[in-house]
Amino acid sequence: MIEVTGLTKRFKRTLAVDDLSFTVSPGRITGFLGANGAGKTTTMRLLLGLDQPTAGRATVNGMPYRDLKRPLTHVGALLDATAVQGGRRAEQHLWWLARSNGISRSRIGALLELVGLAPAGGKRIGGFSLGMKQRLGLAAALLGDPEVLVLDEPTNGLDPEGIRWMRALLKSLAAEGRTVLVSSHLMSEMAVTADHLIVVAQGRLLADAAITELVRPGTSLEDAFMNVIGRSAP
Ligand SMILES: Nc1ncnc2c1ncn2[C@@H]1O[C@H](COP(=O)(O)OP(=O)(O)OP(=O)(O)O)[C@@H](O)[C@H]1O
Repeated sequence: MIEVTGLTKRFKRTLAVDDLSFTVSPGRITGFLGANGAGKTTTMRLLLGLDQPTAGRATVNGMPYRDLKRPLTHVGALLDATAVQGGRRAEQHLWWLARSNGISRSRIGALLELVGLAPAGGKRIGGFSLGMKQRLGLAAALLGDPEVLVLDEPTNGLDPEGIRWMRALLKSLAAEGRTVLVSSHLMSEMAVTADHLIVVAQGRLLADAAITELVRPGTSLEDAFMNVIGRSAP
């Protein structure tokens, strides 16, 4: 479970996250939607202890990320799949992460298999396509078999078959009872992936509802999104 309470982040003159409160429950996929600059990545970074909030708090299973012992065993994150050392081989990268969190090396082979990178495990990451880096990022997020997953645009760079694969994997992870928070710009993808949506604009919460509540029969998620955004416009 993820809990965000009164979360606020100001960067000089930009209020990136503005008194945001929501809960992300286990057992379903929660889509995190918002236009460019709405504050999605900043919220995820605050949740993962990568930035300090100006006010408010964000917790994973009741604890701030920084207080979690062996954090990868509680929460797996994929923020920027390209932020990996290109000189490392995929297996080395995963082993480096696993070792720092007391995770057995034996998981690495199975995870590379799961994300479709088994043949590339011994190759340098620098030669990977963006889609391959996303797959590696997902393997890293799953290393510690965490209850909570925080994924920022995980389908970026994936081809149509890769997008379908990612959707099926996220659904199976949620069905196992995990908490899955996933941001995306792709409305059509969110419409068939998410069970619940959190919509933000200018750092503020606009909607926190089941997808069936937001998208009425005969309308699209894109219509619903534009409606919610439109209602919030000054
Ligand atoms: N380190 C930073 N310093 C200054 N401003 C920042 C910083 N990080 C984010 N911002 C600003 O905060 C606002 C929210 O940005 P954020 O990246 O969280 O939005 P987003 O919803 O993830 O956008 P996108 O969908 O384009 O990735 C933007 O106005 C952005 O320019």
